[in-house]
Amino acid sequence: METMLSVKNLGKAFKDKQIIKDISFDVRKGEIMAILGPNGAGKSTTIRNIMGIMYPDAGTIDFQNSNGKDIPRNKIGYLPEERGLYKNVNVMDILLYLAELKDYPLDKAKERALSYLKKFDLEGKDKVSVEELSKGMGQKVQFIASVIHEPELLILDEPFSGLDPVSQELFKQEIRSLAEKGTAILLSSHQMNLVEEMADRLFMIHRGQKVIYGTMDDVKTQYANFKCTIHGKNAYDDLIRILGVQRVEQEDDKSILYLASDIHPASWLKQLPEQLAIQELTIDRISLHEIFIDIATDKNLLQEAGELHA
Ligand SMILES: Nc1ncnc2c1ncn2[C@@H]1O[C@H](COP(=O)(O)OP(=O)(O)OP(=O)(O)O)[C@@H](O)[C@H]1O
Repeated sequence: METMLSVKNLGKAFKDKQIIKDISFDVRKGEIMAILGPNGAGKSTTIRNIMGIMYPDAGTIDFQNSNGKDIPRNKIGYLPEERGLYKNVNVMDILLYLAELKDYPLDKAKERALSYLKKFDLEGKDKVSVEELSKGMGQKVQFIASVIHEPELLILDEPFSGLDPVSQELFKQEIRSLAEKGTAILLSSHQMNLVEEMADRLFMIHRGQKVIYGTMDDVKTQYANFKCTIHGKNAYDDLIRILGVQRVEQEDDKSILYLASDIHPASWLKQLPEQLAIQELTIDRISLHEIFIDIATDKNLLQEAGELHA
């Protein structure tokens, strides 16, 4: 797949504090690439360096497709983490103004703006002043502003924050559909369930450095070990002694057994002690949410994690 953005060995310090170090990834045509990490990990700093809002101390950023052709700046869309539009201007005027800054034809921009407002349940709001919008409505308008000019590369910093579940779903579908039409999308998010559902690849950053980089499938296969949830009254000591169990969490009569990475569920089930109390038993892979918490709390340790087949 054609590369649209290539970040190599990016480094940035504020005063003496190294904020990001040796960050490298690319974003390809038609894919959703998610950048994840705990608060303060360095996601926005990475995005701001890409957008030229601040200059990196090290590394290179290329907006170039694989044929060496530069992607013009007016073909990039950006939704910053800081929300805010000019207050005393009406919605359509601001959208057309921003489209014009990108050299996008105004008649087409107007058509797209009306169609997006309708899609986002904001029909009739084109003539309303921005200050009259609720926070979520404002965010929808800002999202429209980032895509009105049909960008080839779209960078979304926390697009879902502050949105209700219905609006999150609308954004999710729209982002997915833009990727299907060929837009290269880089997004940062804390909503692991959404990322898990929509991202093709992900880059996880912790304390300014890469901990995971790969396709969602690879990440799951490599990091999402199985867990077995048992409903029934069982003693912790009996569970932790079972072969392949790395960690046990208990709450009332429910126990979650976290299994080692080399465990094959079918053979593991066969060797369970007969005296176990089992009302219900399920086996699943741990979710991206759990992988994220493990990393953020240093429970499981992926510091040695290398690059997957990105
Ligand atoms: N202009 C600045 N001057 C000094 N330190 C900064 C500046 N901007 C960010 N930092 C620091 O850089 C680190 C990374 O911040 P950044 O905003 O990139 O994190 P983030 O991963 O986007 O976090 P969040 O999920 O909370 O938005 C933090 O420790 C932050 O305090």
